[in-house]
Amino acid sequence: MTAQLIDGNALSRQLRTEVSERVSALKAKGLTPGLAVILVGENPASQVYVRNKVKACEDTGMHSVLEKYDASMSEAELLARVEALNSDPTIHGILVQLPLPAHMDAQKVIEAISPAKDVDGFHIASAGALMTGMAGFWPCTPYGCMKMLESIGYDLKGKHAVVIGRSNIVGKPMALMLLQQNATVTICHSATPDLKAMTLQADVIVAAVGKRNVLTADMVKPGAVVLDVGMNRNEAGKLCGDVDFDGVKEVASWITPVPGGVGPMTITMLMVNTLESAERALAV
Ligand SMILES: Nc1nc2c(c(=O)[nH]1)N[C@@H](CN(C=O)c1ccc(C(=O)N[C@@H](CCC(=O)O)C(=O)O)cc1)CN2
Repeated sequence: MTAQLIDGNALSRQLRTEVSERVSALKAKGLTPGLAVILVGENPASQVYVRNKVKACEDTGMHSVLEKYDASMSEAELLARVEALNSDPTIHGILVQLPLPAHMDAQKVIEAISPAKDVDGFHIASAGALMTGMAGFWPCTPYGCMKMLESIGYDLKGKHAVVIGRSNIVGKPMALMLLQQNATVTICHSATPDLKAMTLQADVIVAAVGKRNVLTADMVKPGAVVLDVGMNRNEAGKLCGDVDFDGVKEVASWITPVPGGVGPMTITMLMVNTLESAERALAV
């Protein structure tokens, strides 16, 4: 069996067209959704990601502000910028690009963002809303994974999903989203004694570790769906995920590529969250 690709670029194009239409409808009512993106420091990957976020705003008709600061910026200065954006009525979403320089406490900065504008879904209030099934913003990467499963008509009810990785921004929220759709969920991590024994039981595997070849063909049950959240470089400097794509695609039924899989969906779901924040602002 050769797996079918879940194409994150194609799905993103489709979803961004829908976002553009809803943005036009909001503009007709006098409201332009606005996103503020804050980048501190010179991390080359982060520079690409923030540029792509601003471009996605342009493409969907949203207003965006990109604030770039030197890595020497103090945490207090950053908190002051977040506070100013919290009370800016033209801004409906605020995101602080991660990672932040080591002298800053990233969670403290995230907690300074108003939950109503937390379009990254990283605030503790957003995490609580996800856990309890209340309205809030879902973190964009796992939200994108859920949209990818939806796009192939995959019914999670009664399925076993294995999430490899337990980060606050991907692994844990991913597990909660899968659980909300009635999957049986196992979270695996660096202290899991026998990862292969777990993944071989899985109908759906989400690899979100940040390490190449964490998942190889011998670890996958035939027909499983494999979502690769990893973003790594191989010895040749080529972008690759956490999954041994060439091997696993011969066993899985569906698989996401890297690049062109979950990555673009992260930015698409940011657009969706920003739009929804603006729609909520109009509703109150
Ligand atoms: N504030 C945030 N910081 C970070 C997040 C986040 O969601 N919010 N996630 C990651 C980085 N990230 C978004 O910011 C991100 C990573 C990768 C991609 C992407 O489109 N990747 C492409 C390849 C891009 C390339 O060529 O380098 C792909 O997979 O096709 C988008 C967003 C950490 N920080």
